[in-house]
Amino acid sequence: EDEQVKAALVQFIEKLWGGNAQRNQSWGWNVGSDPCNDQWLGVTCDSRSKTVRKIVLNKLNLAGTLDAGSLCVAASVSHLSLEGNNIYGSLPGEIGNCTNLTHLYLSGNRFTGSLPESMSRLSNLKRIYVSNNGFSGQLPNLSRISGLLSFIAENNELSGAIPSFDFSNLQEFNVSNNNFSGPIPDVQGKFSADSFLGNVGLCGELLSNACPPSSPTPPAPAPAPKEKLKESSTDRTLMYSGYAILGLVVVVFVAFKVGSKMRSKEEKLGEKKKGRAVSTSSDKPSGISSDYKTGTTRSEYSITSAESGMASSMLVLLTSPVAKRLRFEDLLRAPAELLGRGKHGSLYKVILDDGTIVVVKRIKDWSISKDNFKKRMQRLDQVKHPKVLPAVAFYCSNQEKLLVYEYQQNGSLFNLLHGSRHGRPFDWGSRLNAAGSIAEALQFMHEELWEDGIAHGNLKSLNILFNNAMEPQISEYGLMLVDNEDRSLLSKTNLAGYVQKQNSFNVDIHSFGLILLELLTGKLVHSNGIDLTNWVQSVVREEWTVEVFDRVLVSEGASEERMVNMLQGGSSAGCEASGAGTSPTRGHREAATRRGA
Ligand SMILES: Nc1ncnc2c1ncn2[C@@H]1O[C@H](COP(=O)(O)OP(=O)(O)OP(=O)(O)O)[C@@H](O)[C@H]1O
Repeated sequence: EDEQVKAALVQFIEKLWGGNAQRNQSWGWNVGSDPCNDQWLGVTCDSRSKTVRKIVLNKLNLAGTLDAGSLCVAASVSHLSLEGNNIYGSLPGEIGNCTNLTHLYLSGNRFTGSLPESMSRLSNLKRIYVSNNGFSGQLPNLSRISGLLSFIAENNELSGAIPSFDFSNLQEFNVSNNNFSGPIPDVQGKFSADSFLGNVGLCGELLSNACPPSSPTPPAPAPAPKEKLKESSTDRTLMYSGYAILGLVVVVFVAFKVGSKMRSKEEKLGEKKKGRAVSTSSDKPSGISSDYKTGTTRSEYSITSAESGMASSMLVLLTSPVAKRLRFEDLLRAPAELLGRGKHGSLYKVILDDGTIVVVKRIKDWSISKDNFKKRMQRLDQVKHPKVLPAVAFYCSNQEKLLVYEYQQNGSLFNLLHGSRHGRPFDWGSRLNAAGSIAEALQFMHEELWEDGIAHGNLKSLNILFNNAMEPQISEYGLMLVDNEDRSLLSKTNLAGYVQKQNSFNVDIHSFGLILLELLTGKLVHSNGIDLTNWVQSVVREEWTVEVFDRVLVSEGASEERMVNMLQGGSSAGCEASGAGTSPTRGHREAATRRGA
């Protein structure tokens, strides 16, 4: 390399070292040697031109700043990787001078400030990884980079609208856990909601969260060409007659349509009177949300007309004091809004006539008999814990299984952890309280329902809701049998001698462990193909334990010792689940939940 480049690179590394310049002299980076011939640590050179091509300095405890001005003097650098360090400060605008850069990996540092607009000039960029930093502000217009394959930026503070990247070209994309807002651009079916979760301001079909209709701005009237102003009166007469004829055609067409609609309604009524059962579409409930939005007050669940007469008697009211006189017709009539379409069904928010707000969970594909479903719900109703949200009512027919719960307006643990961070911070004390409450409630339910073999089956932060007093409540207890995915999870973790009943309880404990890890790290359980447990384990193995904790907790001054204890609880809950073997005793299970708490 030429002298000027060497001097610039030495300056670059010294800035990265921060205060550790002396300690790192063994890396070989000094002006008296050559990066290519003397193999500076982390440097790869082009074998022909003998110029620096790659700089890879991952996980080396670099705790300084990035001097892009010096770096880019080495114009040949195409690959910069500084992941998993402690680099702080901004990514300087001079990065735009590294015009040969194709790969930029900066994830897992303490960068702040915005991503500079000059990045949009880096037209050779293929992969950008900037996740797990404190980057904020709007994104530069990276959509100008036509060959971009990856943009990974989760867990930052980035905001504003998501620019329309060339999604047809992108292979990887993740902006979850930021503060982005506005509509999700058309991802051309290539990415799922996971890539966008944790941005409360975002809306769009992917998140089952319709965007507010944008007020259409009326097109500005085109300036009238001079000749038009001089239209003759004959022209005007012709024009008005045209409009009149067109109007007449429209009126006749509408009258015809209305007439035929009324006729078909009368025919349908006639058929009904004759007692013929007519099935409504089983997809009908999705219409509820649009009814809600257009202000229509009628909504329909998919029951056959043969059942509809009996529907009221088939809605079983439980002992909850909420909506004591609820009838199935009330649910049908009330305006409803689709809150989510999950793996196990859809959830609607329904406002009843008396103003009570409930949610209706419409369970999908659960091959449980009507009788067993009824028994299960009634048994669950007998087991009450203040931190477990009871169902208000249920409905069960051959076509439908519906559960009614009271609406909890303070949202879920998932929202608190991964939603906008503008609101009240979710501090260490509140997180400990949530962890303790969940452990206590889960232990109680497991003890009470052990004989019946009813575990939660789907415990996750989305199912921990906060009531008016901001106390956590486990919701949807016992609504799911452990599904195949979870079973394979257990067999992967060497669970010998499969016993379904015990497994269901073990899956809950494993899920509880994951919630503890989520509380500690503030990170999503699955993000961009990375599993939270594996990530935590790998960071702890590298003895970087403090790196796993949510930055909010660290800056709040939460006790590191207590966080480490809880981390061990979280990991051991997962291990208890997988290592419990063929026959976990009740004591065994209690120990697991207590240790977690
Ligand atoms: N009783 C409730 N009050 C308020 N919000 C609720 C209530 N129950 C669920 N929610 C919220 O509604 C959203 C959708 O819930 P839903 O149960 O459909 O999601 P899910 O748990 O991902 O689904 P699934 O269990 O089918 O995978 C979630 O954000 C959840 O936190």
